[in-house]
Amino acid sequence: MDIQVPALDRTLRPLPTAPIRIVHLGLGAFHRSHQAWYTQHSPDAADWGIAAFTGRRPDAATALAAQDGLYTLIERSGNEDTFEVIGSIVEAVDGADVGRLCELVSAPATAMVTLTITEAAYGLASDGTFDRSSAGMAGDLALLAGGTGGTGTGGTPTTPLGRLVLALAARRDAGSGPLAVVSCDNLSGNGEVARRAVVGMAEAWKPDLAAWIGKNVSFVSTSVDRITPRTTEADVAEVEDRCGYRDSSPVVAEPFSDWVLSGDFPAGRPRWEEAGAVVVDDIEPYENRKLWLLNGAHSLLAYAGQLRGHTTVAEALEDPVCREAVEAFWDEASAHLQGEDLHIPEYREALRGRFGNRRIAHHLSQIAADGTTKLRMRALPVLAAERSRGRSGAGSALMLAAWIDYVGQQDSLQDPLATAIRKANDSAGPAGSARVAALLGLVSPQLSDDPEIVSLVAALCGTLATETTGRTSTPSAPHLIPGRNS
Ligand SMILES: NC(=O)c1ccc[n+]([C@@H]2O[C@H](COP(=O)([O-])OP(=O)(O)OC[C@H]3O[C@@H](n4cnc5c(N)ncnc54)[C@H](O)[C@@H]3O)[C@@H](O)[C@H]2O)c1
Ligand SMILES: O=P(O)(O)OC[C@@H](O)[C@@H](O)[C@H](O)[C@H](O)CO
Repeated sequence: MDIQVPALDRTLRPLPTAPIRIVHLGLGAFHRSHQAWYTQHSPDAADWGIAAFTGRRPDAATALAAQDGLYTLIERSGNEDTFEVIGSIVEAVDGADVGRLCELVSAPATAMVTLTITEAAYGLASDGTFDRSSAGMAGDLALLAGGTGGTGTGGTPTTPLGRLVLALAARRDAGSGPLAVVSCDNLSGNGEVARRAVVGMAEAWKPDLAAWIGKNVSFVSTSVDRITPRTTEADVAEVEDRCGYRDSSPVVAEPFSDWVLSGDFPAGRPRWEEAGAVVVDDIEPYENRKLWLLNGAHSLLAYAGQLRGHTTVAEALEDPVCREAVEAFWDEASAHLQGEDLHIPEYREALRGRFGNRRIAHHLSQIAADGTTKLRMRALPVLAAERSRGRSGAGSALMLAAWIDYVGQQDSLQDPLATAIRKANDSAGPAGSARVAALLGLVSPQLSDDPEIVSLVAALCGTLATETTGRTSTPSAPHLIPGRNS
């Protein structure tokens, strides 16, 4: 006989419903394991409710709204799971409801807008500037120019940036004063990137709005860290079994968590530092450590690992070829991470343990998405730094070579430049350096304009491939990492 378990909501778990003071764009897994967790664990949590908007689809908002915003955080270590109900999201909204977004952003009580909208959503050109002519941005600018504002009828923008700019216009019109925009995406200088994107959109639409944003909106930079894979059906079943209630939307994360912030909050913020966040003046060293060592290694494993037949980060790390490639990349990156309080050897050791957690099924295919944007921040800075010291940068170049081999094998790709990748793949033949140069140019002209880099990457292409028998080949170490720190 089936035993009916109750559904999770605020009747079953009467957590306080805090007043909305934070608006979030990008209601995905990571926001729920990270910023919502820090907010719940702040001593003033009762004053800080979050209204979170989805990006592309309403599904996550519909599911969460049915649970009054509550969900279970499954903290998954190497040997056990623990469970906590998070209640800081008090309203979950379909991102297409731009009218509600404008209403909330223009409310005087709202102190900040936080973002986890993915790297690709910031409209970055290959030189790191904001590209207002990219498809999404140009479309939204046309909608803003001809639109009807936040009424929900035709003309409302479809990208998170376009929606945010419209909502900021509503805040200005309401006279509700300054607020902070806090990017929590894995981008270097994410505050500055967000500023360029928001001001760039506003300038192209209404220059006076851009001027208002310049005076009233603070763009906070953050370095965010907590490995958060996609939730599976097995996770949903586990919560029902272990917690005795039904939760359609649990989220899984590792026990480790880190949040470094730098910038002003003119309308206030929760006391996140009392929940473990760190506020600094100079975020760059922390950001580089995280983006290069963690995310760089993730991207390397994503491409190298899949080429070698692996599915998850932990599986790939057990392959000596992948492991050695990661260590070689880390050696290169570490040479450019200075500062005693960065504790690089300890950080690397901790990463080996975090990546090796086999109970976290972090899929390489998820990490592999949007490669052109991510490699620009994960491979390029280390490669450039190595070459400026007269070394080859082969450890970072291997990440680019693995990406090139990977995109050559894929029928469909998630990348803002997917069409251009397909063209570069098709037009220039599979193995030649012309194809390598064309693909590198999509990551950055800085790479394709340097013939030495093109030949280095071309020479590394193919070195990680798996034999067609399904068994992995084991290239020798010198073959894998020519010129390592030489
Ligand atoms: N998952 C992690 O471990 C992790 C850790 C640190 C930082 N992050 C950052 O958070 C971001 C989101 O990660 P997640 O795990 O929550 O992903 P997710 O897929 O669970 O959620 C992403 C959210 O953003 C929306 N979105 C995605 N692309 C968009 C686009 N181009 N335009 C508009 N909306 C878009 C989605 O609809 C969804 O609401 C990452 O891209 C990364 O920058 C993630
Ligand atoms: O989330 P993305 O797509 O930026 O990158 C994939 C992973 O590298 C990333 O999610 C890490 O797991 C995360 O940054 C750990 O804090």
